[in-house]
Amino acid sequence: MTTAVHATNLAARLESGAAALGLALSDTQRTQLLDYLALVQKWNKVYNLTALRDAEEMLTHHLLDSMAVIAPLRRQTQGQPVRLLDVGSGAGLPGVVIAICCPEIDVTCVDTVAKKATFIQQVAIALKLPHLHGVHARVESLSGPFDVVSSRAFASLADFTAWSFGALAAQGVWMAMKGRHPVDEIAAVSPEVEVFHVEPLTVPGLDAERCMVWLRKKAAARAFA
Ligand SMILES: C[S@@+](CC[C@H](N)C(=O)[O-])C[C@H]1O[C@@H](n2cnc3c(N)ncnc32)[C@H](O)[C@@H]1O
Repeated sequence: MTTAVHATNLAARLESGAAALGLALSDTQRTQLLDYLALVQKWNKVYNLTALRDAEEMLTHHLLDSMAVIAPLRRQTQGQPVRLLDVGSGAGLPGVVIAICCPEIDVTCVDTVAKKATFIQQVAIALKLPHLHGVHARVESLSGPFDVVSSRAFASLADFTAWSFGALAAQGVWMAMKGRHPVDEIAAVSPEVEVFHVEPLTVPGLDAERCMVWLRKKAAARAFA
């Protein structure tokens, strides 16, 4: 059960985590992030959304971990209104967190498991996020075009980019959240795809290696996209 003291701790840790990541969140966004955490906890009992059960752990391993991509993503999109597809989103990570922190980004979370897509639709209604969508499908069936295609704990870089190739706009970018710099995975991506940046990420309170791999279609592939 979430007690008042517990809720205050979570709010304080979210606040200091956001500050460490250089994110200026409004009161509404902070409330939405904590409400999202509460929804994941509540629905986890019936929907089995994540292996983590403890709210404090979810805050660090899921919320702050996903919030670590916000500043790099904003640098990439330059704050423009773009369409983002989060592939294999599960409970909505990082898709829901992006939708909360970046209201200018239209976020579609796709998952092959119907109850996970339904959960995202419920989150969009409960948290009043009209630019957040849950889609029940295999990513291979989507055509987009999306400006950014993200994933976290999803698949190898080769499979992620191959399966979502048709959904990414010709000038779009893939954003893959990874642990350690995935040298072998990078070597295995298709010749039509290029890695243009690997960015180390620091997650407040998490003593683990994290990085984000940015990829795009090579010029020849873009011409036929
Ligand atoms: C390990 S979970 C990761 C969930 C979330 N991104 C996270 O970081 O917690 C991978 C998710 O990918 C979904 N998935 C697997 N293959 C897929 C496909 N081809 N298209 C869309 N979703 C897929 C699974 O149902 C699962 O929810």
